[in-house]
Amino acid sequence: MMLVLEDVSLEKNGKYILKNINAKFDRVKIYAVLGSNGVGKSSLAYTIMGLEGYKPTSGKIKLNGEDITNSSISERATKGITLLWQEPVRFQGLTVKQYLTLGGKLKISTKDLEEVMTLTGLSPELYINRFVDNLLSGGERKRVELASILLLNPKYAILDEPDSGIDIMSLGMIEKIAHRITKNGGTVILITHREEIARIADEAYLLCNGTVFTKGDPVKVIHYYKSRCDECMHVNIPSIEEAQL
Ligand SMILES: Nc1ncnc2c1ncn2[C@@H]1O[C@H](COP(=O)(O)OP(=O)(O)OP(=O)(O)O)[C@@H](O)[C@H]1O
Repeated sequence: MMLVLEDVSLEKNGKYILKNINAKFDRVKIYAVLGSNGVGKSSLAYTIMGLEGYKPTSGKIKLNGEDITNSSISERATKGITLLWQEPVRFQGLTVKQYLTLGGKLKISTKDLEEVMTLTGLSPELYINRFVDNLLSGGERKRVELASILLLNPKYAILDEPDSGIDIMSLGMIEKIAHRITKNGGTVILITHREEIARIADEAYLLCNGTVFTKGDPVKVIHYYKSRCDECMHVNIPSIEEAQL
């Protein structure tokens, strides 16, 4: 059971956003996709999820051997791929409970619902009947989105900057969320520019200028990222030999 990217490139207006990305995401593992601003992390997430405008220009995406490169977002979602957006969407007219249970369609016990809400920092008492609308802050909506992903028990959860906009989203909380997903048989892909978050992963990919610059043990990848990428700004792209860990 795995999600594989084979030589995936994405070109926009004659510029490569992603170039020859090769990656393998095994089931029940935590991965980090690390990189500075603008290296293509979110674009990679959108490409895996199949968003409009993010169909690979070349290369293939395969899920358990099946080519899903041309599958729609909903087909991918049905197969268990989910994405936590960097900027959560605004929903009107639903309470947190209605939103998280898909209007009652998702059969979950109150205990599970409350457990997941607590895990994502939403006190059930305070939030269960609140409306998911403009009165919730960006950080609160993000927590609701995270809770909704957890309740779907995804096979692949791509979490794009799970901590952005959430000041008190502690590392411990992200770790617990990731482990709950793997405990239920899912794989987590953590998109981040924070080394502390990448440290949670079993394996890390470092992106630079739209390519996988290096991958492997998070500690080694983070070391490389810390020592070089902060100052990189993609002008001074290091040579491949330097990245040999
Ligand atoms: N739809 C698009 N059309 C044109 N350029 C795009 C598009 N999407 C992304 N880009 C460009 O691709 C590059 C990578 O963007 P992306 O958002 O994937 O980076 P990122 O690593 O997620 O950055 P950050 O950490 O700042 O969120 C940027 O230069 C961005 O402007």
